[in-house]
Amino acid sequence: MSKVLVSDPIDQAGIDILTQVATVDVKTGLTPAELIEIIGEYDALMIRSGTRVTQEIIEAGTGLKIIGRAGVGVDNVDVPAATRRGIVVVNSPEGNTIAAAEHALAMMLSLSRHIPDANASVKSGEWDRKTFVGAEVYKKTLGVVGLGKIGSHVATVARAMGMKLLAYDPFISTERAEQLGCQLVEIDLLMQQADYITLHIPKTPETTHLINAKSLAKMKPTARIINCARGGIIDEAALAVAIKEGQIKGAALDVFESEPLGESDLRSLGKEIILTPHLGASTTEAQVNVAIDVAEQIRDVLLGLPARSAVNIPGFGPDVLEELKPYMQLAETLGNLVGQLAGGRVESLTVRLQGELASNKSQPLVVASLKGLLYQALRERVNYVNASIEAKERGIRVIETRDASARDYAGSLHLEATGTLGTHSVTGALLGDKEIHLTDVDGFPINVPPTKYMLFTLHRDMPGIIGKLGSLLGSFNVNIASMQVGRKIVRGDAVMALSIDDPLPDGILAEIVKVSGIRDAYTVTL
Ligand SMILES: NC(=O)c1ccc[n+]([C@@H]2O[C@H](COP(=O)([O-])OP(=O)(O)OC[C@H]3O[C@@H](n4cnc5c(N)ncnc54)[C@H](O)[C@@H]3O)[C@@H](O)[C@H]2O)c1
Ligand SMILES: O=C(O)CC[C@@H](O)C(=O)O
Repeated sequence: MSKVLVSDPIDQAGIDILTQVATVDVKTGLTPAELIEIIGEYDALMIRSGTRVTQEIIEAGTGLKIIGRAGVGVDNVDVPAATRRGIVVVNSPEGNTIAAAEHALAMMLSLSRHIPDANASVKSGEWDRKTFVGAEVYKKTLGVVGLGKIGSHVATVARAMGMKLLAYDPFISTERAEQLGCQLVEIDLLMQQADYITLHIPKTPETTHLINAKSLAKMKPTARIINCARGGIIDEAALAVAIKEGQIKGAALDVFESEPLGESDLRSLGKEIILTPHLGASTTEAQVNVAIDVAEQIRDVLLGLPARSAVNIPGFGPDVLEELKPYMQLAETLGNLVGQLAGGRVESLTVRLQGELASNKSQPLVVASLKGLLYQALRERVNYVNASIEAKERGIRVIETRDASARDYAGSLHLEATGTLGTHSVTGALLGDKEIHLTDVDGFPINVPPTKYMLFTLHRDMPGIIGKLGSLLGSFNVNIASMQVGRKIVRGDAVMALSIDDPLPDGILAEIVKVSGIRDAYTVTL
């Protein structure tokens, strides 16, 4: 049975799913050294934001197949290191969207009405109404930085509260922003004009200290800023100075450059600042959502199924996977087959999506073709995660093309590989939506289902060849399960595809090509 380590607190709903397929150990609060010591025993690791999964931990996790982040941000996982090792990294892109958006909105209203300090004051026995005079958000301008899932929900609710909306997101269309009632502007204008600014962007090299002394200086002295996205997007030292010196009115932070927050000037500020300990996703509903979402993906991957929200397999979104799932096995089979026909060292692979398939996303099928192509060299070490990297490191040139006009099957996939044995091609399609059929080998039409052991010959279409080959295989005790010839013209060149019951014995290929009329022979194990 597989073993899963859960190293951060996860809702029981997730643990229950994992125990369907694995032994689950919940060990929270491990030091990095403790984690490194035990991670080698596990097939999967499930975390929240508390565990930092470094390259060292990934390298020690020799049996890891999947790392599941019960949340959105995977910035606590060294994703490139996991990708190189073929470990799939999954998250829950939507499970805590509402929770995080509502936390940001709560922060905005709490800042405006001084709720935390007013509450503390009453609890300490005071009745001070003057100190806590607030401001309305109605008719004020909210600047949303990052108009993705969380930013969009914040914008929708803020609009309903009567706020005017500005948004900065270089990757969002004007139409989408307009749909949400936002005017898309440059960051400088947003900083200058907004009364409230709320951040909903990932932390990347481009967004680190996006909000710094210079940009804070552009804000109105009455403006407030909220960060429920990621620590480090705001330069905390510069923020503390800006608030202390009255350059801006206040801030609310849920996330910090270093968590847990240690010694910090931010703690000494008064009612102008609200600090929460990374609570954006901490609602009962969100924790159930993310735990189920990620545990289901870990379960699926441990059962050999694809994950629906893998962050390191580009293009493998749930909708795309659903549509392409039947074709993924086709692509893998064709990749494996053409790789063996072309010989060990493949220089280039062309993947052509034909017919109805031409309108689909090609990336998953290219990845699946590469996985098949590299299978002979890498066996179980190659998977959807690392197939592209492995191909790149081997210098394999990958070309993607489309031919919507190909009409022989509803959708078919054509692969052409050039390697040490020359250039070879195979085409395949699905019959009845799931049965794989080879429909063409090296340009010769055939119609055979691929089988574990196959023999292909290129020969002259002339009387006697089939008999001679059959006798030769018989003399080596090779049983033929099925055989089909594909030819373009009578008595021209032809391809023979044979399914055989066992692997071909050593030395027989050399005998086959001695048969008069047979030019080439290739054996394939799928
Ligand atoms: N505080 C919490 O507990 C908590 C909970 C959930 C999510 N988060 C964080 O909230 C953030 C947003 O999450 P989401 O689910 O909305 O993500 P998302 O991917 O749906 O949206 C992010 C948006 O940021 C935009 N963006 C990327 N780079 C940008 C840049 N340089 N400048 C401006 N915009 C840029 C993208 O185009 C996208 O629209 C993430 O950092 C996530 O980790 C925090
Ligand atoms: O695990 C958490 O509580 C935080 C999650 C949040 O930061 C996220 O990115 O999803």
